[in-house]
Amino acid sequence: MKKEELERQYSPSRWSRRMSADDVIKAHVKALKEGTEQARSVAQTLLNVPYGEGDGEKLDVYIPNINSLDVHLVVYIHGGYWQFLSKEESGFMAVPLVDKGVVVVAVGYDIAPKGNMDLMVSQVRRSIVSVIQQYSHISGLYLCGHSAGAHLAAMVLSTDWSQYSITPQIKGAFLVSGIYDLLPILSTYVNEPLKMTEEVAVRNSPSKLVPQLKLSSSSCQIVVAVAENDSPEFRKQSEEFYKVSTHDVANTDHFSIIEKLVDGEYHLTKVNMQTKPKLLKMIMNVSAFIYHSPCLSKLYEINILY
Ligand SMILES: N[C@@H](CC(=O)c1ccccc1NC=O)C(=O)O
Repeated sequence: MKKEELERQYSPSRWSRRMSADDVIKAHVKALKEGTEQARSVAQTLLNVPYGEGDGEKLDVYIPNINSLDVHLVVYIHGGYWQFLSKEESGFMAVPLVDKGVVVVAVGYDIAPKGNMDLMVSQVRRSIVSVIQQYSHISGLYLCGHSAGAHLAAMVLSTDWSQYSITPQIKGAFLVSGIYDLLPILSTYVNEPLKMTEEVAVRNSPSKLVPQLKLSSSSCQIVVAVAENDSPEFRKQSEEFYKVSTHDVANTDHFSIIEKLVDGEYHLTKVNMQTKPKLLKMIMNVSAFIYHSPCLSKLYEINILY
């Protein structure tokens, strides 16, 4: 593929059918900011909790007002091509979740040019270890990532934990519009601030780490979702990562796919919170929602235990 076409394929904003490229990014950032403000007003928060020594190694915790013995926790890893966005606008997911008694953690990491790919992957891995150490009483840990955040979440699932102090048990992961093979972006504008070499791209590509993923995350339920109006390259990234495809619904793009997922009115009201494990149910309900919804398009669902 020519460089120009490859760059178009890896420009999600140019594939939205709702608005122009510039407008869809502006609207996306606005939706994330407003959602995060709302989350901070409805939940108790612990902001800027360190999970490491570095300045950027901090996370925000959104805590439900209701007390429960059976607490589930979702870690959200934001997207933005490893060079945009931050945890400051990544608490939006907490709006419907804290309402159901679920703790939400928005992880910060050092985006490029400050951070590089190896550092970002190491940071999100360490953030998970830290969350488990601080919240040892939780009954289930779940991961959700969008875009570059889905890549980072997939790297967490593919970790050889023998080099860490603990082995996290992640019950479920929801990977939305992710990139799982970094090689195609090496020659594009996306790599300008990242400055990845081929070697760096290979060792940080979940598509090259599937054996480790199977070893480390055999009991994790993984749901991979991609927007109908993601580019063919983005859709291929999801398809090839799991080689399992289901069917098409309609009407999302790279940005609305995650914006709509946090709308509690849509799916989380249907959650039967009496059933355990709560969040696994919830993630399954979200996937059921995607499956039937006119909003989301294509869902790939696998359980790597199979
Ligand atoms: N150049 C990219 C920019 C992009 O993807 C993006 C920009 C700002 C905030 C988030 C983004 N992407 C995913 O979360 C695009 O064309 O969409």
